Amino acid sequence: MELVNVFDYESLAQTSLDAGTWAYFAGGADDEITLRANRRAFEQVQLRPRVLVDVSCITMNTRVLGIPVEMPILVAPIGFQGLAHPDGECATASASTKTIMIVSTFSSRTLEEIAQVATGPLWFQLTAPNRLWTERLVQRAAAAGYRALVITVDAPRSGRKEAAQRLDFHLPAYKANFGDEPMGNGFTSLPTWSSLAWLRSLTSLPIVLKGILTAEDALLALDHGMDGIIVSNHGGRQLDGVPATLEVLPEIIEAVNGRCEIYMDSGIRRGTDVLKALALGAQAVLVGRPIIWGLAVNGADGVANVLDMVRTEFEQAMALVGCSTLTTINPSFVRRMVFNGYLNGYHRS
Ligand SMILES: Cc1cc2nc3c(=O)[nH]c(=O)nc-3n(C[C@H](O)[C@H](O)[C@H](O)COP(=O)(O)O)c2cc1C
Ligand SMILES: CCCCCCC(=O)C(=O)O
Repeated sequence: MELVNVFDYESLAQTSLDAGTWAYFAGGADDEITLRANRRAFEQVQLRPRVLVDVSCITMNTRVLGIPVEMPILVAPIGFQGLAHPDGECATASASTKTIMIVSTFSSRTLEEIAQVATGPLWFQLTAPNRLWTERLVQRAAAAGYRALVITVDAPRSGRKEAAQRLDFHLPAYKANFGDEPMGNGFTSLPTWSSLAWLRSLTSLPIVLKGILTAEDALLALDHGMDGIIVSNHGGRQLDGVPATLEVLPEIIEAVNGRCEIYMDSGIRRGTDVLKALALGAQAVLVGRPIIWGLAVNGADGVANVLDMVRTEFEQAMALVGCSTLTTINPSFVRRMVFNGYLNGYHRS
């Protein structure tokens, strides 16, 4: 069967992984309300195409924190990729040529091994058990050439994935980046607003907060000198019942008002999803689970193909909506669907 979109990869990935591993990758927290809301939000935003625009030459090259990328579609940090394919994050890094890959602290390969085979720029998603490990990992990431740090702020503890729990799935204890050192009592100093200044003092790398869902926290991120924000609900895997990211993106864009870069993830599956997120103000999006689907089905080639599918679909969406460059994408290209006669539009004509 020819694989024509990322959902085809999803179906095939499910058949190639054991049930517990699949449940871990696919699952959301609790009742999976937020997991479903992420997709529904994209379905409920419609496009407003403009016609007779010259779209013979489409370009989607851009810069993310000053780093040139060939598309505004980044690779989200996903831990334990070795569960999907023996090459794990090394395969993903070798396939992420046109864009930035964010490497999770919980990678199955060390951050150095991944950097050695990467074909594109890397950021490091940092979760450390204490200040000593924070310092070590920050130094190692900088030394290995990582270009930014991503601090995940929506996971002071892990969300409950009931499907995986029912199948008695347990994550591997061994975490490559921590070597053989015992983890002691686990995570004793998780980040708080007050520890960000200390983190900032450790490094000159840009710092991005991942998991912001409110204007209030976006403003706090600015107050704390953060360089970027990822509007994310962790793909519906942390607090169930929070809104879809597409729903909250406009309030965050409005509050931040251009003072730092804003990206979003959770539920991006189609090129039209990328277009909708950018129209509502995101500078770039991150793709999560589809990367795992590509990896599970066909290693590095699968990841490359998944990224290419989303990029090609986005290019098509730009052409059909009448945008030849990213800078021409704006809120006038989207509207919300009408419910019960009530139109809550983004576009005000
Ligand atoms: C299996 C899995 C593992 C993940 N591991 C991490 C992680 O280590 N660090 C992190 O910040 N986010 C992690 N995430 C969240 C992703 O970075 C991202 O926010 C989410 O997958 C985006 O939603 P999507 O899967 O619907 O695209 C993980 C997500 C999945 C599905
Ligand atoms: C101590 C284990 C943390 C797992 C982190 C992976 C993750 O974020 C996920 O959503 O799964």
